[in-house]
Amino acid sequence: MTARIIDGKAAAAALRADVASEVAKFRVATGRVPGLAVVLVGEDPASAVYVRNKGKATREAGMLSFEHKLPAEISEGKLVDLIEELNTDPAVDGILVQLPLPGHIDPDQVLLAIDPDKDVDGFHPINVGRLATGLNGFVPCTPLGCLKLLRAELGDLSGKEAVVIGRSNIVGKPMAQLLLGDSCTVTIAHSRTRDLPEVVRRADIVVAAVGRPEMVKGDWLKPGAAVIDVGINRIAGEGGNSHLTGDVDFTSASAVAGAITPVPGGVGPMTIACLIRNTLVSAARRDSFALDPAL
Ligand SMILES: Nc1nc(=O)c2c([nH]1)NC[C@@H]1CN(c3ccc(C(=O)N[C@@H](CCC(=O)O)C(=O)O)cc3)C=[N+]21
Repeated sequence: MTARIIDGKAAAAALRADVASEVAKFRVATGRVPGLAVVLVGEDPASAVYVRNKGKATREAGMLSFEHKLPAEISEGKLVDLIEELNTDPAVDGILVQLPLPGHIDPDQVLLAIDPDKDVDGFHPINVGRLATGLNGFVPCTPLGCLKLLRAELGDLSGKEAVVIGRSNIVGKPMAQLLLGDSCTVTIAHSRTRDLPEVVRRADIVVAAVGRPEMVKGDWLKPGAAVIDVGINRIAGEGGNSHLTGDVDFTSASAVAGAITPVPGGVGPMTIACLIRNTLVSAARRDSFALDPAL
């Protein structure tokens, strides 16, 4: 058996095109353009690349991108002051503070400062609570992208056995909530889970978000399972080269799975597409503009 490759790049391009066409309608109806503010603290080169890609996607969708680059030494208080300015700025519909932050800044205090109704990352505890209780809020972009890929691949998810490997606040926990919302039977596995291969073997849907390169092997999978690989691990090679690999051993897994996301070109591009989608959703809510519910 050879798995179908889930083309996250193509799905992301399609979602971005749908967002762009809704942005054009929003603009005609309201006379304004949605805006996303991205805050980057410090000089981490990987973070700088992500922030650049987010800005590019935002502009390509016809929205405004406001980039705030702050020195690594900035105090927590000054960062919170900037967030409070963005909270009251009418041109800003979405605020994203790129993580991780430097060690002297408490990320929880920073996330709490963001207006929950501009929190397009969905990391504020209010939005975590909204997701858990089924209220309308913002859903974190990576798990939302995974859900969209799974629905496109499998259709109705109801009754499926889903195993999420990883319990982070930004991927594992919200992913489990979303799958539960689609009526899956959900297991969250983690570093203390006993006999992980046996747990994974019962899954129709596997979402790997642990940050361990190629940990999930083909012989852990139920034949035909849908495998979503959230891992982005940069592996150093010879001569200063490096390559990206996921949390799933793609070679062995693609021989057993029914469908699988590659790395790169799987979940990563969907994360950015969902970020601009959430920004448009925020703008639409703020201006009572009716969006295409399929978005
Ligand atoms: N507040 C906050 N929100 C985030 O959403 C957030 C963050 N902080 N910090 C960092 C992580 C990482 N992240 C990625 C987005 C796109 C790709 C992506 O497009 N990846 C490409 C490959 C990119 C490459 O070649 O390095 C792919 O998988 O095909 C990856 C990773 C968002 N993050």
